[in-house]
Amino acid sequence: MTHPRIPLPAGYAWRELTPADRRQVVELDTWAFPSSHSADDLEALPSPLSWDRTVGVVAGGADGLAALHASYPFRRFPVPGGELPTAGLTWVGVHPQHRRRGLLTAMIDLHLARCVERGEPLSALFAAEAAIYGRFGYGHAANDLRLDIPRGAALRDVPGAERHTVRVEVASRERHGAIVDRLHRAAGAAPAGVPGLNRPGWVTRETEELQTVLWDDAPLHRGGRESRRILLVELDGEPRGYVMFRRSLSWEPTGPRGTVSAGEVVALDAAAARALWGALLDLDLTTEVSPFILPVDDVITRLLVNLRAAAPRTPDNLWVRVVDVPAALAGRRYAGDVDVTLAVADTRLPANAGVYRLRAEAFAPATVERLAPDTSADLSLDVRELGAAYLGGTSLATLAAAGQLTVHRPESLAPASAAFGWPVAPGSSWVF
Ligand SMILES: CC(=O)SCCNC(=O)CCNC(=O)[C@H](O)C(C)(C)COP(=O)(O)OP(=O)(O)OC[C@H]1O[C@@H](n2cnc3c(N)ncnc32)[C@H](O)[C@@H]1OP(=O)(O)O
Repeated sequence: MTHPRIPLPAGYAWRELTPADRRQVVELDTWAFPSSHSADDLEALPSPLSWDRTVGVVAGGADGLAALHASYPFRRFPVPGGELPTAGLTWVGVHPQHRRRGLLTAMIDLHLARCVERGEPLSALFAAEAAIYGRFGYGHAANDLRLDIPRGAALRDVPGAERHTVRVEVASRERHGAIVDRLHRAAGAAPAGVPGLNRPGWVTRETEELQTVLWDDAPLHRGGRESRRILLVELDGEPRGYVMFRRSLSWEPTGPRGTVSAGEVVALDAAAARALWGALLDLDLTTEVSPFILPVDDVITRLLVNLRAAAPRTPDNLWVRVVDVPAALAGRRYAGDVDVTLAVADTRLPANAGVYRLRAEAFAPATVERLAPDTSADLSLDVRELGAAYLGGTSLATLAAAGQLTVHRPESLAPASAAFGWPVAPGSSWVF
C-alpha cells in the first residue's frame, strides 16, 4: 500500500510500526492514558493491534513515540440490513509533551486517506472524550444502556424460559470460544428473530488479535474481582445465550455485599434471555448486577418490571464517519420507501462532498446517483450529521430540529427520516 503524502507539523515524521515497537507503543499509551500498571506488566499482555494498520509519529531528536493511531479491519461491520468494510479507529494517543500541535489532525487525515485507498466506506470509533471527533466528520451514531439491577429484580414471564438449563463455568477460549462467537454473530444478525432485521454497529471481533485479547484473563484486568466466569443457557443441550461475568464480594455489618460485573449479555430469543437474566440476578451473596454495555432496546428493558430501579444511563456508543457517501448510502437498507436528494458537505474530504439522489423501496437494495454540484437538494447536511444518522439511531428530523440539517423541500423530511431509521437500535456490545 502506498503511503499517502499527508503533511505533519514541522519536526515530526511518520513511522510504520511493527510488533518490535510494542514497548514504545505501550509507553506512549501510558502517557496518553494514565495507568497504575507498570509498562512491563502491560507489555506482557497480548496486543489487540493489527500492526499493518498501526502508525506512529516520531519527533526529530527525541526518543520514543510522539503519537500513535491504529485501526481494526472490520470487514463485516453491520449497517442497517447489510455489512460494509469499516475501519475501527483505535489507540489514538498523543504524548502530553506534543499535544495541541496538530498531530491528531494529521493522523486523522492519514487514517481517512487510507480508508479511501482500502475501499472502506466507513470509519467507526469509541470516543475517549465526546468533544474530540465531531470536527473530523465523525457523528455520534449510537448510545448504549448501562444499568445497576438489584438482585432478584422482578422480571416478566416469557413462555418457555423454564425449559432452559444453566451452566456456570470458568470462561475459556478452548471450551467456549466457538459458542460465544456463534451466539454473538447470530444475536446481531437477527435480534428479533427475523432474518434481515439486523443490529447495526454490532461489530464482531474479526481478527485473531482481538479474539486473543477477549479471552485473556490476566490478573491486572480483574480490579479486585474474581477470574472471568461464563453463564450459558441451553435448550435441550444447545447453547442459546451467554454472559461473561466477574463477581466481587465485601462483608458489611448488614451482611454480604457482592456485585456482578457482566460483559455482553447475549441471547437468541426472549425465552433464552429471560432464563439468562433470571439466573444472573439470583447469584448468592450478591446484591447488584451491572451489565457493562447493552443495546438501548435490549430485551431487559421490556423484562424488568421496574426499569427505573436499575438507574438506566445511556452514554454514547459508536461514532461513525462516512468516508464514501455513495458507497455508504447504497450499502445499507432503508426502513421506508425513499426518493430524496441530499447535499452533503465535507471539508476534510472534498471529493466526498456532493449532491446525491438516493432511491430505495423499503428494505430493498438502494441506488445512489451523484448529481451536478449545483443541483438543488431536498435536504443538506454535513457529513458529521450523515454519520450520526447512518446506523438508524439518530433521526433526520431530530437533526433538523437541532439546526444541524437544512430542509429545502419540507415534504421530503418525514419520509426520509422514517427511511433512515431502523427498527433495531444500533450499538456495539464491546469497546474497541
Ligand atoms: C478512537 C480513540 O482512540 S479515542 C482516544 C483519544 N485519545 C485520548 O483521549 C488520549 C489523551 N489525549 C490525547 O492523546 C490527545 O490530547 C488527543 C489525541 C485527544 C488530541 O491530540 P492533539 O494532537 O493534541 O490534537 P490536535 O492538536 O490535532 O487538535 C486538533 C483540534 O482538536 C481539539 N482537541 C484536541 N483534543 C481535544 C479534546 N480532548 N477535547 C476537545 N477538543 C480537543 C484541539 O483543540 C484542536 O482544535 P483547533 O483545531 O480548534 O485548534
